Amino acid sequence: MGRDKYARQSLGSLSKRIQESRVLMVGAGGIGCELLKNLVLTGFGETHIVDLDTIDLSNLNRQFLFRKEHIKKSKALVAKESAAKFNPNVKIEAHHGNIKDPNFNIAWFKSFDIVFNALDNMDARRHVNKMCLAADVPLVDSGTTGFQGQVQVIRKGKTECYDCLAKEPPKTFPVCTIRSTPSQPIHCIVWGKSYLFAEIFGLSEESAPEMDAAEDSENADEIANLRTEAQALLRIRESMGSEEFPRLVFNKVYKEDIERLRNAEGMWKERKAPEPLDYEALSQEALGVGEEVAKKDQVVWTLAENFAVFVRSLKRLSDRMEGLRANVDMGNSTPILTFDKDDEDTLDFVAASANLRSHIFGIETRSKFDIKQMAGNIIPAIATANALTAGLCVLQAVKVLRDEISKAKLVYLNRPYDNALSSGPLRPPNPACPTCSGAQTTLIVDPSRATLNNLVEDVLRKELGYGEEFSINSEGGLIFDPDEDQHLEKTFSELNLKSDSFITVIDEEDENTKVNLILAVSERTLPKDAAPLQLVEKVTIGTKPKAPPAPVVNGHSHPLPILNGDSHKRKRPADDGELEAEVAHKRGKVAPAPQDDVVVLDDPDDGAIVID
Ligand SMILES: Nc1ncnc2c1ncn2[C@@H]1O[C@H](COP(=O)(O)OP(=O)(O)OP(=O)(O)O)[C@@H](O)[C@H]1O
Ligand SMILES: [Zn+2]
Repeated sequence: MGRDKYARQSLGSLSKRIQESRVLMVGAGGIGCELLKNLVLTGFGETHIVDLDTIDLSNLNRQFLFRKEHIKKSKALVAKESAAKFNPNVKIEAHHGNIKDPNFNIAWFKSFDIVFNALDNMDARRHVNKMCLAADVPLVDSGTTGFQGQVQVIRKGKTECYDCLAKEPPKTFPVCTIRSTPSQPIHCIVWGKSYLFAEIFGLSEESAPEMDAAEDSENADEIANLRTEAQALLRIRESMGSEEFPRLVFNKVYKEDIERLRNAEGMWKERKAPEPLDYEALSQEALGVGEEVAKKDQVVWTLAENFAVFVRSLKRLSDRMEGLRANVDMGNSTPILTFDKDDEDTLDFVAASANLRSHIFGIETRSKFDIKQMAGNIIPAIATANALTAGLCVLQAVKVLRDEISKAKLVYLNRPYDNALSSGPLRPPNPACPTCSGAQTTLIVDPSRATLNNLVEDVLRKELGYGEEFSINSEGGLIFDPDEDQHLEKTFSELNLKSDSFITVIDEEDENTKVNLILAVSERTLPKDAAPLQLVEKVTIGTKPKAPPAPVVNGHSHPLPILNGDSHKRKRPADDGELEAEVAHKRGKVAPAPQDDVVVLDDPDDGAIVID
């Protein structure tokens, strides 16, 4: 009896189609491991895996293709090795790399029958969505958050794409809550992590452009205050390494700033005024607090214990900074440290500084363990939710391969109260979607000859009938509009518009406004006497509907629009030597500015701190 007898029985005539299909799975983490096992056991003929990461100890509880001996090895390669043993009749190819790498181009995407997203961040998902639309390949996107899961089939022109629905905005806190009127532990944790830690060890807000231009807002005073306080901290930062450094920082943020706040008129009528702390008194109280207190992460520390942990972690981090300054050849840049929940020194500092602030404002203090969860935005990953979601991906893929896209569903996995599974129909593309509503085609470009002006005049105005008012955006941002014409004479190579990059043309005429036009660049050397820019095909560009339907945000039929959204995780690059890089990072070598950190926005109406 062949090992695939039962698969053949249940799949019927589709079994052959599955054996002959070539699929791509992006991400070999929680969902990916389960999905790969399903694909291999269902008999998908050829599966390609792309993952940029290496295996971590923390993956092993649920990413069952990985074992202890695989730690620090490539996820894609180990997943291939482990899953290959389940079925010798299928082929698996592993690619250790970022799906955004240029070798994974549109032509390569076109070579697959189906693409599966098993990713954990919006950026990569959006990229795959775009590539699948450009290559006209069906995409099965999936994600989980804790006990919840979601699977969505995306088919060009037939269903919503990943960008058709605006995603729920990240949670925000007004600047004034964080700076002046905290009322919950999270407000103090955000302050410790994104203000105090960043001001002392990271990039100062002075250099964060997000802080500018909010002068006309209600928060303008608050932001101006913040800037003054940040400047004062910056001066204190210069004394880092000296004996008095911890006292200077402490007195600044827990005494002087608090006294100033306390004296602010009318602020404390409705709420309890904050109480400044006294460095000398706490130093005496903390004399008997031993080093081991920082290890007690499940108990709530006393005020004196928080003080001791604050001073010690501040000292250890300052020593690291000094070490970096002395040892690292930085050129002109200043060394910085970034918060990492797994870096004990940074976590101790944020936990203690948040608790000291909570104490001042009469807010409940928390254990280091709790603060780690909150500061790291940790939502536990649940193995069964991943397994169920991966199973649903294959069921949907079967419908795609049967050419029964109308029967494919948007499926949700909920916490098992009543119905663990629910589903709804796939909806048609949103006519206002910035990604899939427009016209799309390929632009053949002779990169050394073709200029932006050729695109504007020859292709867009003469050939496609654009008027005066339109803008052109590359993935890096705006490259042309009527007021932004300084790049016109630049060639495509000077503008770094390479093969497989996308250009979006947005019509800004008031009447008969054309839908967005997305051009995928394809570089080619064209004969000298030929035009340096050519469209591969004749493209029809429709007009935008008058009042486009507003995209649904988190509506009933879409209860979970951001699953596995941009996560808290710091991704490692695909190159080797990860162990060294990891250790270096943990020791606080210069780290890149955190991409997943709390961001201070310059919202013109309401300055806000955003938690990603
Ligand atoms: N741009 C990308 N290119 C390729 N793979 C990616 C990209 N972005 C994310 N991934 C991979 O997608 C996978 C998502 O898996 P998962 O959500 O289980 O995260 P994880 O990093 O394995 O787990 P943890 O929750 O412990 O951080 C990861 O293995 C990650 O490396
Ligand atoms: Zn769309």
